[in-house]
Amino acid sequence: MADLPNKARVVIIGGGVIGCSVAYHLTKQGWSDVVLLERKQLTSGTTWHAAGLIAQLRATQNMTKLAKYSQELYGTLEDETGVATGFKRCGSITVALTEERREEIYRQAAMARAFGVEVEEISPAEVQAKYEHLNTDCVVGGVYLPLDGQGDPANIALALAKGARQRGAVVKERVKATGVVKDGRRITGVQWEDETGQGTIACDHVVNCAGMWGREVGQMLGVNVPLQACEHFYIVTEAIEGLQQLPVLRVPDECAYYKEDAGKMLLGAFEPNAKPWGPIPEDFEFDQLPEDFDHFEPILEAAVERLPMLAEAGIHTFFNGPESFTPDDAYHLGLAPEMDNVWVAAGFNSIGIQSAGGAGMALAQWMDAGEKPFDLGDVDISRMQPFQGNKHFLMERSKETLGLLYADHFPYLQKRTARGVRRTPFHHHLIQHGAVMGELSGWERANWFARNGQTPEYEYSWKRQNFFDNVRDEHLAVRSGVGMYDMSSFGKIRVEGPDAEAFMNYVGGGDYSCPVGKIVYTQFLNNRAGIEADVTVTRLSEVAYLVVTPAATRLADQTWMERHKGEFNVVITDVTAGEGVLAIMGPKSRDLLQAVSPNDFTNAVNPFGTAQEIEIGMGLARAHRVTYVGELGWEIYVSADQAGHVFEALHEAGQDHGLTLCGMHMMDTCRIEKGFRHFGHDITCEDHVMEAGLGFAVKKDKPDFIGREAVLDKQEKGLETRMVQFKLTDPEPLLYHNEPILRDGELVGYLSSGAYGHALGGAMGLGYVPCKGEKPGDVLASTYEIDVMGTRVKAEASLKPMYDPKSERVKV
Ligand SMILES: NCCCC(=O)O
Repeated sequence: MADLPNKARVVIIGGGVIGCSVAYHLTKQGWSDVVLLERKQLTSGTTWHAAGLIAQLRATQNMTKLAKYSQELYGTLEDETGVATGFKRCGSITVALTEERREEIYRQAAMARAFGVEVEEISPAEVQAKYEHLNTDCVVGGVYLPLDGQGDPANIALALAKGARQRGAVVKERVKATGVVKDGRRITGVQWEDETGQGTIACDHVVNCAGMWGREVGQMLGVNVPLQACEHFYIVTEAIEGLQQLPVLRVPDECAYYKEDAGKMLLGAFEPNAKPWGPIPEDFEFDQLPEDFDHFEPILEAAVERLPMLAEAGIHTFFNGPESFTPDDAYHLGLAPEMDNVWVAAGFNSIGIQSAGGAGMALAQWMDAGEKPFDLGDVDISRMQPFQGNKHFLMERSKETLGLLYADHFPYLQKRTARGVRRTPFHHHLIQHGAVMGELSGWERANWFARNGQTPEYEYSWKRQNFFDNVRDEHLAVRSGVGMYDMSSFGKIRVEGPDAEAFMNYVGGGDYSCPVGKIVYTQFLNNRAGIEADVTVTRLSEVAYLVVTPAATRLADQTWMERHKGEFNVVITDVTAGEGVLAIMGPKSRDLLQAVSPNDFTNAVNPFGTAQEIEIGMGLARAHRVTYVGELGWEIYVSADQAGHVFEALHEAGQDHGLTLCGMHMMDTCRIEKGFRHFGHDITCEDHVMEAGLGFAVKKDKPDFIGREAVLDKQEKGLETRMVQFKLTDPEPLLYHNEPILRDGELVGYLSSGAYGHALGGAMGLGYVPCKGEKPGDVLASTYEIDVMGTRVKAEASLKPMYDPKSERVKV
């Protein structure tokens, strides 16, 4: 019988680099009774054939922090464990072959500096000097990261496993997890079998690190882990003299990366049309997939031009191995929403080695403390929607996600595959009027409207895109007339029961002991008063509330409430699809509503922050007087069956009121002028609600709510950082987010969001500025610049919204 304990604090399923890293880091947290089960041999799924590139720069600050951590850990792992990891800091170069790509990588370089990553923008000549074998035809620029590196993937995993064993973990090969014992939302035991027998390990936690088996292991554990294996191709040449000192090279415009590999050259591809693969055979172990030369040939042809030495060096290995890809190209980490003790670290989209160290560290800290150590929203498994586990969806989407790694990452880039799964009740009406759709969490959303004769499609660029003027017109229509846009994708969660009021007062920072019909803008806080959710809560009755959340966080927010329900007698239900929502916004919105409804929309009956049941057209709806664009306006909630009719009634009446159909991009440009925060960018679980400038939404004298102590503490001790709104003084440059903020010439932070303020006439952003020990006004006594692609652009700064600072327009 396998030598396994009957009980462990945690059972980790999967012995690739991720499982080994989780075991390593849990033991570092002092967890000794850690068991890792690997069905075959450690690393035998994907890890063994990974390329082992170790980059530090990722798309957000925290993802960069994790990648940097991996790089630093791998630099010390050999000394700690005695296992040679092959890690070397050889640096990396990414080259641009187009002006668009140059803008992308130079913007990334500016961002890297804000995130503390050493980086140099280099000219084609400097690229050539650092990589003499490269044919620099068409190269228009490059970036060099001297501390990037590479390592031996299998040995990094084995070193992590050894480190875990040295601190008491049991790491067992050839033992398969076959089932679980469940008690409600918890798993109490993992069943296993090996060639000698079977058994059960009682446990407090389970971690799914099963890599490309993650979805199926997730099903066994009762959790949704959307990922799909795809074929990843590379070749390795015969040995070539003098490669040892070369940096890693990425030529994303040719879908290619190059690295020295034991004296040979490895060329790998991220092609735009990938090949999903499966089902995975039961006996898969250190296996590879059949060659597909036709598929790889275009990459190879370009590569031979780019690196002529490849033509001389014969190909030693043509490799095709499976790697797992997720629907949004970000990996899955964290506590699965469906269960209270099932954790996930899987779906690493071909960046498993560079991510493993940081992901293992973050997950171990999260498991140990019971709360996220910092914002992990980019990868938190709770961002996934239930439908995204659908196999057909995953097969379709993964054809695209592999190639997205090296695609141009233009602002507002939309996925082209697996679209149309979630449509609002207004979908066909919007398309009929020229809507150009984007996708979020599966929802098709009108992002902007094409004009008559204009092709309703994105033309991507880092400069003004083809919709810039469309969005400007939509924006100005909302500022001066009336606009209508579809908000149906926003999550709607009904909280009801005898304890609904008490529960809401505990889980949220606002005051929910309010009259029926009142709307409360509020946050759910964690114990550090960081913001877990940014929601609008409407009291529907004495015992029922409607919580409206961003589309992407409905599941996370509902899960947060479920997990804090305790003994409160409430039922929490997702009712998102039951109602369509049309936002009618702008100074003429009242006139338009009055034209289609007999109800009274004046301040006397329906003041700002209240909802009323209304008749509209020939139907019924609920009018919520709130705004995310900073104007007089209403959100009209209408049951799905009557939604089409209400759209038609409003649209027809709107012709006499200059109604403009608008999209989500307009919502973003308007909200940034008004300084409204965007969850996930401006406000996250690591941003204190007071520092985010949202202290006004917290009822501090409530006796008991999550985060209360941390709110009172901050009130007493003062802010260390505060949210500032910026507007570039030059109307030309554009801001997207992550651009560095310079205060009196010093780098102090970066923009958490950015968009164009069409009414104020310039690009605008929000960002945190350190202010410890300063008076509020001191922050504004400085001069500010924003680094846009290496150029410092002067910016005005404000603590109050630059647009309508006293909110007079919303309350008229
Ligand atoms: N597994 C290949 C990683 C590709 C990259 O880091 O660019």
